[in-house]
Amino acid sequence: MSERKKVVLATRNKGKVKEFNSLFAELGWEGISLDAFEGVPEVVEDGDTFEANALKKATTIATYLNMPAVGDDSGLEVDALGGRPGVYSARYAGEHASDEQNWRKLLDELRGVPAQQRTARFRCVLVLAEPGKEPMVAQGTCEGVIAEAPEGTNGFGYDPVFYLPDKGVTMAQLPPEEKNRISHRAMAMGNLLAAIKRQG
Ligand SMILES: O=c1nc[nH]c2c1ncn2[C@H]1C[C@H](O)[C@@H](COP(=O)(O)OP(=O)(O)OP(=O)(O)O)O1
Ligand SMILES: [Mg+2]
Repeated sequence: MSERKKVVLATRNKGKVKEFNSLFAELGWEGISLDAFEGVPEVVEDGDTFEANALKKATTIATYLNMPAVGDDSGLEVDALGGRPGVYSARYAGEHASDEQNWRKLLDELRGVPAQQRTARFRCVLVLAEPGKEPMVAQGTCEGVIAEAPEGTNGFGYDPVFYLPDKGVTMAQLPPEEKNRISHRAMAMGNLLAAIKRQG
């Protein structure tokens, strides 16, 4: 019987952890929560890019635990806002803002902006860091439109206000397994796997 590859999920976001557990299961990886360990250092997200922050999350945890770790830095880029909130998505409405505070602020900022100008994308950068190896970086995006009002209760973050024109629903109205087929995180995971296979 082959051992499943154990990879620490270098995130404190429970929504991400759930999604990774499904995405990892498809690869035959075993995702291990940070909660399984004590004394894990806080990672200060002071990078200017998703990649810088994802690298810092993954390498800090992989080094501390001496185990493979995946870091995820992700967020929402809104075209009418010149790409904001971007890397600041989690802190958009303030340092310890809730998901709801963040998407409410977004709806406020976009009030009066017509549908054609409400285009946006989720972006996710993933880094797999393994002790003694070069970190591997992959990214994925998912295109959508910012809704006028929230719909749905699945997922996390900005999902209730992220409308998918092709599907006619918001990300928060999709069943989790469907989000996991189309999301920026799923795309990044696929790209990470492809990079790993190329490297052999
Ligand atoms: O699939 C998603 N569906 C909805 N919203 C999402 C998604 N993916 C990222 N987002 C939003 C949530 C948060 O406002 C920001 C991520 O911030 P980000 O720093 O990467 O994550 P976090 O602080 O929640 O957890 P951690 O840094 O421990 O991984 O983008
Ligand atoms: Mg964060």
